[in-house]
Amino acid sequence: MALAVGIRGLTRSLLRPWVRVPGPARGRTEPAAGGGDGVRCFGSPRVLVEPDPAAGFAVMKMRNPPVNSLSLEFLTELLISLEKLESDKAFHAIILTSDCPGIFSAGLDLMEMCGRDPTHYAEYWKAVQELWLRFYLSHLVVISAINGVNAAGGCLLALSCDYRVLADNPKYAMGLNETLLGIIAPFWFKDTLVNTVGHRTAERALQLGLLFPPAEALQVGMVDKVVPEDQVLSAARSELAQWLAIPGHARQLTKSLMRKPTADRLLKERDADIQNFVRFISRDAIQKALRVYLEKLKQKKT
Ligand SMILES: CCCCCC/C=C\CC(=O)SCCNC(=O)CCNC(=O)[C@H](O)C(C)(C)COP(=O)(O)OP(=O)(O)OC[C@H]1O[C@@H](n2cnc3c(N)ncnc32)[C@H](O)[C@@H]1OP(=O)(O)O
Repeated sequence: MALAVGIRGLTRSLLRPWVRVPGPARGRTEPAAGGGDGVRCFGSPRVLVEPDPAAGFAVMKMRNPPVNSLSLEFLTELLISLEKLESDKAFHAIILTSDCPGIFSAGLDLMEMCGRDPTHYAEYWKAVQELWLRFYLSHLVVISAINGVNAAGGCLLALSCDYRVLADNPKYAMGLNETLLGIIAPFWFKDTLVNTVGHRTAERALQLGLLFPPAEALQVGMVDKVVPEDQVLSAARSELAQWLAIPGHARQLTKSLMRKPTADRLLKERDADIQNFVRFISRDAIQKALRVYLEKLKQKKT
């Protein structure tokens, strides 16, 4: 099994860096996220980046319609955008949000985990690990402006940020609901949740596959702030000011001190974790459970 698939190699083969942004943003200058003028948006087909270098941050908008499911291509594009911002000294922070109305992210792409071969599962899981590691340990301040429902892998992405603002809409529930699909959140999903909400809340939430509506998400500490829907981005921007006022090296080293032990657990067992995923997801019973779940999603429309 090819476990050595490098995300960087994958990245190069999938995309030439900074392809022009398709759709509404293509080729025109938009107001930058922080209100500055004349700064060109960049990105890739599924990730739109609105930079405000003068203010030191960029808004990263996920746009993989209909539900921002984390496909291999989308994961790769998110990683490229993060890498680009991290390597530019003008940027100290990112606000991560969604461009898909009502959806932050439906989590991992079930089509990547259904009916594929072990090599694909290994490649996909390595990309999922990479996304978590890179966001969780990023030296940038990362704030998520959660403007929609946010399940499983999407919730993990938000939990990897430094601060979470959630739009106050009862439909915008978030959580690690893996057990509802008959699958199990891996130890590093669990650790990330425990680090955010504490052991007891995480234990109950994980076993029951709970998706918390905004008031409850705030109450258990899954998010830091709940604001009216039209204020999610401005609230994230206001919060950013406090984070950016702290000397960068002190904040970064403190972040690393807090998070490295959790990340190191995965780094030490990365290949074993991939093999475990491949074995688990390849089981007939798991494949059947995922197909049934997908079918239910489709049937709810009829
Ligand atoms: C040892 C290791 C074990 C494995 C560990 C795996 C860890 C993490 C797992 C995950 O992240 S699994 C994904 C979990 N996600 C969910 O349960 C959310 C599922 N989706 C929904 O509940 C709804 O789609 C929504 C997000 C609430 C949006 O509802 P809406 O009514 O707006 O849209 P839908 O009609 O339901 O969906 C549109 C379209 O998208 C397809 N789709 C939805 N979610 C996914 C997904 N996660 N992956 C792939 N495709 C998805 C859905 O089937 C519809 O398709 P079509 O019918 O239009 O073809």
